[in-house]
Amino acid sequence: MKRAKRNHSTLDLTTDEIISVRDVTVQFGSKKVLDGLNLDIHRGEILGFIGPSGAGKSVLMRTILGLNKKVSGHIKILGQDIDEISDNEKVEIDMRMGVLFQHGALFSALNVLENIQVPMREYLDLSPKLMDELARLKISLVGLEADTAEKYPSELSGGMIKRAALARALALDPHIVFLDEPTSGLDPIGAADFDLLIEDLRDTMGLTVYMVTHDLDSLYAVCDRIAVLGHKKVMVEGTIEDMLKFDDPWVQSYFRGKRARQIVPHKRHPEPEIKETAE
Ligand SMILES: Nc1ncnc2c1ncn2[C@@H]1O[C@H](COP(=O)(O)OP(=O)(O)OP(=O)(O)O)[C@@H](O)[C@H]1O
Repeated sequence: MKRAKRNHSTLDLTTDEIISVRDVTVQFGSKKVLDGLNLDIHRGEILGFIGPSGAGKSVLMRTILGLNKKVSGHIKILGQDIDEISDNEKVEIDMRMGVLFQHGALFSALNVLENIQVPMREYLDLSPKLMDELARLKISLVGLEADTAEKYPSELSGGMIKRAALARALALDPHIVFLDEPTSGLDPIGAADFDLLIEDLRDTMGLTVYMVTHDLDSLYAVCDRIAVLGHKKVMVEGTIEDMLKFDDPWVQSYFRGKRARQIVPHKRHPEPEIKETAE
């Protein structure tokens, strides 16, 4: 079991800058995926992270989580440079970050209750009764019926799997959650409900949310800020209005393309349409 000695913490739990990525380069063999990338994630925001397929969105997320090595640059989480922290601080940082991987990634041999308890068993020393109570609280927090606790992943719908995986990501009451395409595979109503759940959790728990997404509806519905990955860097960040003004073929195609026109309110498109470009 990994346990942090919380009384020696040097993390800045009140900082506004939850994550700061500076000049980060990531390379696999001779292939550079990220090159001098900068990004800040602020407390309490829902950041939508977008970019063309294969641009490196998951690589950046995995690098922040410490699952990929970077060639150079610095990443600070809660004020601490992740290359300069002790093992104890590393455990503490891991506990502050919840992750929802793209396909839910629940353990198929464990029921929902047991899945949610995996991080609790790994990081906390709690009685089985308390773990059961906490896991059931998380199940209710993400809007699942109480009897979902005893169900196995194969018995759940896609939307329920996402919610159960979110409950597991929230098991340790993290400061930030990373969501990798949370609405992919959900029908439009399920996706909209999931967006609302994320917003609700941010408002009630003060969560910071880093959401990798392709879903324009999510960007409009819940994201406070958008960052676009392109040319191995964050090429633009800001509001939807900032995106609409940004002169890049992919960004323009994404925000003003056919799909965008179906969901974007007319008043958000004061300028004339521009010709679409291939993604
Ligand atoms: N462990 C790895 N080893 C080698 N190459 C990798 C590794 N992980 C990612 N890549 C490469 O890095 C590039 C970026 O991949 P990544 O999965 O981050 O893209 P993405 O922007 O998340 O794409 P998508 O939107 O399709 O999920 C791809 O070319 C991928 O093949």
